[in-house]
Amino acid sequence: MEDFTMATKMFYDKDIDTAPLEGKKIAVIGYGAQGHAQANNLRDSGFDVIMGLRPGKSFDSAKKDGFEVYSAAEATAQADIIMMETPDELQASVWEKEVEPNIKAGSYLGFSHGFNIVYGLIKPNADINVMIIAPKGPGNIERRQFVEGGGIPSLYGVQQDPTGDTADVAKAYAKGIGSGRAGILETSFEEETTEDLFGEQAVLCGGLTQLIEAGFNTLVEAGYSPELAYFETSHEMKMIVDLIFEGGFEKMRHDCSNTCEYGEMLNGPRIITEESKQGMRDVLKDIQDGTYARQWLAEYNSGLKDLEKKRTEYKSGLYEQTGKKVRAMMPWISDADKYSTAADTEQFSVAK
Ligand SMILES: NC(=O)C1=CN([C@@H]2O[C@H](COP(=O)(O)OP(=O)(O)OC[C@H]3O[C@@H](n4cnc5c(N)ncnc54)[C@H](OP(=O)(O)O)[C@@H]3O)[C@@H](O)[C@H]2O)C=CC1
Ligand SMILES: CC[C@](O)(C(C)=O)C(=O)O
Repeated sequence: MEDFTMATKMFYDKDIDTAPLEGKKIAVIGYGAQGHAQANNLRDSGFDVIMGLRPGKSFDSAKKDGFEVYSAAEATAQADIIMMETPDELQASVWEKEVEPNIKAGSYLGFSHGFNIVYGLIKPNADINVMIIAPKGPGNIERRQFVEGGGIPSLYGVQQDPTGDTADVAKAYAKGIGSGRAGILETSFEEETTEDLFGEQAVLCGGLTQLIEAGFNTLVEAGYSPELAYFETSHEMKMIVDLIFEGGFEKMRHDCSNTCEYGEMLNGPRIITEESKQGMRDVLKDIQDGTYARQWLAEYNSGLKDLEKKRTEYKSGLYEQTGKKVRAMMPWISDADKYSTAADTEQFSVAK
């Protein structure tokens, strides 16, 4: 076999000492997708975790899960490591009002995405260590895989290092959330922010949903039933992606028919054309030069009207409605996984 050496050094559990986290109190600010997964994984790994939350749903749920819960200000004042797990668009205000006035010199301020540092919305004092630990996957899967004995990869990086040991703390934290079981690699805030925004917009979420919906609509507009179109373009997508996840394109191609393999190689490039690739390059440029960050902050500051309109349009569209109907008939997917709101559970659940 050809000698293949990875360009980037990967760290695994065996390479990382968790001593830099021992004796330190970790305040996780936010108990949503990432805060919930990270706080629970760290606690199960034996670390001292407290929560910083505002009164409401997350506050109640963290209390129910047995955490000591404080306001973000109180948690910051007690902690050595403060992990910012509120939504990106709220972090600057939480920082300004609660974290910055209470953070001690020499503390470690952590992020799971570099948006606020890279675009200059949060500017910590030079006496604060600033690090990123960016899990490469959704929080609920991060927690699920950890409980099952697995883990999802993480990137780590350092922006400010007045105490000289921030990289060791960041790697130990990444191990604590389970990423040493899958791979931990070094990055910078700038690199993480760019590749993460690009991945979610061009490929993982933006590219994928457009691909699925365009395929669904093509079949429906040609007279095929929405249920058939949903199974073909969406339900089966998970199985194909699972094969790629486990064994690459090679396994997917091995497990699919030769008829499929010839057709996908012949006709796939008719779908992702030079024009689509130019679209990807344009998206990347908008992220790199700050255009997307300005668009997102303007949208947030004007009350999220455009986002809410798009959410409503997608939710009421034929694709989503068809998916909800057919998934309702699959009792082996739990209601908690199938429905994101109580209203949907009421409307679609057949298990009531
Ligand atoms: N979603 C994911 O899996 C991934 C996210 N990231 C990054 O992780 C970070 C967190 O995102 P995500 O987990 O999606 O966020 P969520 O929207 O899922 O959760 C946000 C949490 O912050 C809490 N919160 C909001 N405002 C405050 C406040 N003023 N004080 C205290 N807590 C507050 C919310 O509580 P409440 O119930 O009160 O609203 C909620 O618990 C972001 O930087 C994101 O880019 C990185 C990788 C993957
Ligand atoms: C793919 C979306 C993501 O980047 C993620 C789950 O990793 C996010 O920001 O939510």
